[in-house]
Amino acid sequence: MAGPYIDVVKLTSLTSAFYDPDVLRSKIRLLRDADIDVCVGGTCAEVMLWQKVYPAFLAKAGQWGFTGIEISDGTIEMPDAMRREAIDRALSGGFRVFSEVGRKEWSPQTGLEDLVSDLKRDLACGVDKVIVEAMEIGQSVGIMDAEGNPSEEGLRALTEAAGGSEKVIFEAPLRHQQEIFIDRLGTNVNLGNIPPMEVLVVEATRWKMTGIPFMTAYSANPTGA
Ligand SMILES: O=C(O)[C@H](CS(=O)(=O)O)OP(=O)(O)O
Repeated sequence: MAGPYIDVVKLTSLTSAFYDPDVLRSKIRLLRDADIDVCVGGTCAEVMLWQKVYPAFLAKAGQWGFTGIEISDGTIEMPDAMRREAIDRALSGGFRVFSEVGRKEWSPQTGLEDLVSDLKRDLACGVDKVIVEAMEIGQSVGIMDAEGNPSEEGLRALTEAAGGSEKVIFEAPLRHQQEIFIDRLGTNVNLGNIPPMEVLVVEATRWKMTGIPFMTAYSANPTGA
């Protein structure tokens, strides 16, 4: 039902390893039939790199029908050369490659300057889009403060570094922060970590904040309903 409003579904973290195979296959098929990319969680790729089985993992992900790979260093240290190679291999394997900047725990490495230079490095490596880490909690991580408000300086610096917001996906699981991103960066800003049940709410928020009368939304509804 929410398909027209979704570009990519991430089977988060390591969860795809624990699906019943038939369920995983049919879920991926359903998403692909709706023209939605399906991506493996970044933590999963981190584990595969750490265990030195990354090439086999890419092959398997392709066989399952995943179309996206996320390269992150949320839980492991990843030298630049290793990151570049991981991105290159995924690109050569025909995947859409998303990278993620920011760590899953507070550390000096989550400073804004590091996020900006990591974003620039990854875009130069040819990733499709760079995800800004906010996890599923959305608070006290990356550019989010303890209440889940993104820093204005962070928004500005990251979008400037990316030449606009088109190449950036801001993880924004909380409603008030979704509104802030839409207000500051426009209706079509890429938002990530939207729980499946919230997709239509986010779409309605995008419309609400453009000020377009909802009757227009009913007429333009791409589902034809
Ligand atoms: O980085 C993410 O957004 C996700 C979910 S969380 O950080 O575990 O809340 O992790 P990922 O491993 O990229 O799916």
